Amino acid sequence: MFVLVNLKTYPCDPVAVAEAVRDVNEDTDARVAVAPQATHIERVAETGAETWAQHVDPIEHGSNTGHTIAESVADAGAIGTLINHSEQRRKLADIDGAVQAAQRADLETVVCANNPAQIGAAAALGPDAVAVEPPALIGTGTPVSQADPDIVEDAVEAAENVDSDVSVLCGAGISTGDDVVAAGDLGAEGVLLASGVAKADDPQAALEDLVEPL
Ligand SMILES: O=C[C@H](O)COP(=O)(O)O
Repeated sequence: MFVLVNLKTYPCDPVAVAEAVRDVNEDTDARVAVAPQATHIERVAETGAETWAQHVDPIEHGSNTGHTIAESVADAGAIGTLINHSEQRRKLADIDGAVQAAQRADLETVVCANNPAQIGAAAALGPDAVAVEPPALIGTGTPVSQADPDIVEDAVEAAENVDSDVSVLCGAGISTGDDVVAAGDLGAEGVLLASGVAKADDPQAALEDLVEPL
């Protein structure tokens, strides 16, 4: 299972969480990675933790003030990027452009979507993975894998129908090892989570709990 921890803009110490991600990753068969804010990517990557960007824009080098270019996050040490997170939604053409920009920079891609229909559209763009996240459950602590199992199974089927090479992650409310196991039982190959680790009093303990059954 792939466990991707998005730090969003939570006021946690990104380096401390990254060190926990690195250490937990070394002791589990799961793949554990962290997506800090863009300005923290370099410091986080220097810990040795697998580091992802939270977003890249569909742009090339040039006059794009305030945008995030894929090559820069790759230069800073990211090996992958989220695209179209529920809190950073884009039009389909821009999602397509961002996937192409990321691939140009040799970044892995996870395109997020709200529901199975959008997952099918996202899978058609050729990312490495898609992540289904019902917005109403994000940040609630109510795990999608247990509260809305149908959306996960339907997302897996939607992606499979379009491109069986595209992995499916699920996210929203995931915070325990049981939630991750439930996601795997529904066909997901990974989970995308944030508050369960970023807001935990002890992020390392939270991570250890997440991967303990894997
Ligand atoms: O990127 C992570 C997702 O939006 C899930 O957030 P959450 O784990 O706080 O519900």
